[in-house]
Amino acid sequence: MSLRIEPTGDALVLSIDRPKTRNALDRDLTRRIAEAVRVAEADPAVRGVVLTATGEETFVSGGDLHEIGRAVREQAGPAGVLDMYEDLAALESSELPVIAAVQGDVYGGGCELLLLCDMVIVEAHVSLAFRHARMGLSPAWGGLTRLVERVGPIEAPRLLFSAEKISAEEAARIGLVNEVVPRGQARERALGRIGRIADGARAVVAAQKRALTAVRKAMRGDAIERERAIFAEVWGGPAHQAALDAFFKRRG
Ligand SMILES: CCCC(=O)SCCNC(=O)CCNC(=O)[C@H](O)C(C)(C)COP(=O)(O)OP(=O)(O)OC[C@H]1O[C@@H](n2cnc3c(N)ncnc32)[C@H](O)[C@@H]1OP(=O)(O)O
Repeated sequence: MSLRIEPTGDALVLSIDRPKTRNALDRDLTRRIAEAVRVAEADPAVRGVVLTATGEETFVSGGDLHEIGRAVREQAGPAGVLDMYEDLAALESSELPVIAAVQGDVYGGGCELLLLCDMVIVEAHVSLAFRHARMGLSPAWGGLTRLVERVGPIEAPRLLFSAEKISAEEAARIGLVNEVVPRGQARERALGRIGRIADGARAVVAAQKRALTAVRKAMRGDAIERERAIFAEVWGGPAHQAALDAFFKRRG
């Protein structure tokens, strides 16, 4: 099972659990995430979702490079990866607050996943890297647009073009994450925040989430569609092919 689902206090805790791929996101996993969010919404006792992962080293290693490599080899085009966004977007559009509790390093599409959450709590040892450029890609799941929203037009190009790793502390300084907590404490902190949210009315938080969604939609215009068209443009190109070859060659 790639996603563990565990009701805890006022929250539904979703833990990504694909240790053999360092918690890479594949289509089955994104479907499970969307389905779990729907289950949480249908249960009046649930007041928020905590998204976390198992293991201490990696939160999410990005899109599943085995699945991506197969699609490139079979010349299937980028539709499979792009379609995963339909599922992942459930995190942002949900009427429940979603908090990411990040216990390990985050790569590529994993950073895009964080940006779909309402709040992000990271442990102090964690690093984050928008690895897309190193993989010959650009974000596919709205991560470029949301990165500009969160950190602004000065920092976004730096993170995207260089694919550099940044520390948890730097991520908080530039507004990419809300809070840095000591190792092992992200999940508890996220649950604490959901508990505090649960002191108020579910309907009011839901209304605020609807308002946030409307504001973002108005501000974004067609930015996400344009971002995804750029992803399709670079998909399967020479840089993408070379990065996949290098990844698989390293592993024999
Ligand atoms: C729109 C989506 C765009 C994207 O997300 S593109 C992907 C961006 N992500 C990356 O470039 C990260 C690729 N992975 C790595 O750099 C390293 O594996 C990583 C995460 C630092 C972990 O390093 P290590 O602890 O040394 O482990 P390792 O490299 O030996 O990997 C262990 C096993 O995990 C697998 N793995 C790691 N990242 C994966 C991925 N993204 N998709 C699918 N499988 C992945 C890797 O193949 C290996 O398994 P195996 O030994 O080959 O069976």
